[in-house]
Amino acid sequence: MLLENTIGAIGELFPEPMAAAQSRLDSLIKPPGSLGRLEELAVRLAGMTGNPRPVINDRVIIIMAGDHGVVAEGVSAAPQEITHQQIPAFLQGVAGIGVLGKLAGTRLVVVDVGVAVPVDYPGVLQRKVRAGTGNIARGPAMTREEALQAVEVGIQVVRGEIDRGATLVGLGDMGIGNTTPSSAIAAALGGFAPEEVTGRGTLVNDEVLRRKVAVVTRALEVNRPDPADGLDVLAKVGGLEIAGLTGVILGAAARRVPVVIDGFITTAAAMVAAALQPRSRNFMIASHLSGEQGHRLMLEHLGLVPMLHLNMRLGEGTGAALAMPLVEAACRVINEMASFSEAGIADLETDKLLR
Ligand SMILES: O=C(O)c1ccc[n+]([C@@H]2O[C@H](COP(=O)([O-])O)[C@@H](O)[C@H]2O)c1
Ligand SMILES: Cc1cc2nc[nH]c2cc1C
Repeated sequence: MLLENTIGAIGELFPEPMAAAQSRLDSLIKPPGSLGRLEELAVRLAGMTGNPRPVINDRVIIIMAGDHGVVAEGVSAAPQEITHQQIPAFLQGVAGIGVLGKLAGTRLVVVDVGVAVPVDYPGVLQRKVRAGTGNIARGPAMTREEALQAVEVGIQVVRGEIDRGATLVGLGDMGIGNTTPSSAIAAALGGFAPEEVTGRGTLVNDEVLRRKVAVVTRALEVNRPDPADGLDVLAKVGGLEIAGLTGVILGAAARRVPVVIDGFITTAAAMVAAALQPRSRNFMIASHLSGEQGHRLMLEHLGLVPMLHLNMRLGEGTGAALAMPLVEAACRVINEMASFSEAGIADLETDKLLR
């Protein structure tokens, strides 16, 4: 029921606060639209939150961690232990997200939803649904019930964070091997050919890349995921952390809290969320274009335009962290800039404006 109720609670953007935000932006001391996509973002934030002057203060990045049976096919350059070994580094602030998250002024929440070994490091939220997925090249990643449970973990975690005051939620992932299921999800839900959406992940060589494409192709043949059923795709060719992230998106959208998508893996979760509830896209903000092959196609499929082009492909929520100050910037502009009349500055000549 939690998933069903959450999906049912996700609404459209509110048009009135969007119109009010647009007219406020047009009244500010600048040529119309001169703050470009920051202005578009401010208008969308008004539609999401219902506040014509949206405010972002407390922010959180939720990192979901899980392991993948498909690593047995030799699809990653990294050993599986790195999934759990990175977790203390996240919490000590010395991993990529530790450093960039601090810069962005965000809290980090690290959730074990499916790591292969016990993770008893202090500070980790223990929500393991199972210890790693099955090998998608040979069978389903998990049962439908397990996929549902992992999605509901995400919904519950994000609800807790919103209750604690979060006004902006970012997504992060950790899971050696997880670019392979993400490619399978992208192919299944986006109708893309496996080679269009399969890339080098942790930087695998040409031979491994060819094997990854073959593994993604085989995962789709063996499991036959139903593209009309997001939960079926998630259970058959997805991952536990991807399922948890799907829940975070849906849970945030249901509470009208904007969600900052990170890279390739979190965008696969976003595709599942959009398959389950297309209106969830209203609440998604694309932080960056990952260096991973196929990410552009996935974002286009979702109708999202990334803010940053830094050729990053680390995951962990690092792109989401970098974009958070830009989301705050959009709010600051609409709240703190003066209008022509407030500043006593001569207004523009409307008959000469290109409208
Ligand atoms: O976020 C991205 O765009 C991204 C692209 C490639 C790799 N990653 C990270 O690298 C790991 C997966 O890579 P791989 O090669 O093991 O599938 C996983 O922990 C991800 O967080 C992340
Ligand atoms: C070291 C390392 C850190 C990561 N963070 C996210 N994915 C990762 C993969 C590796 C290999």
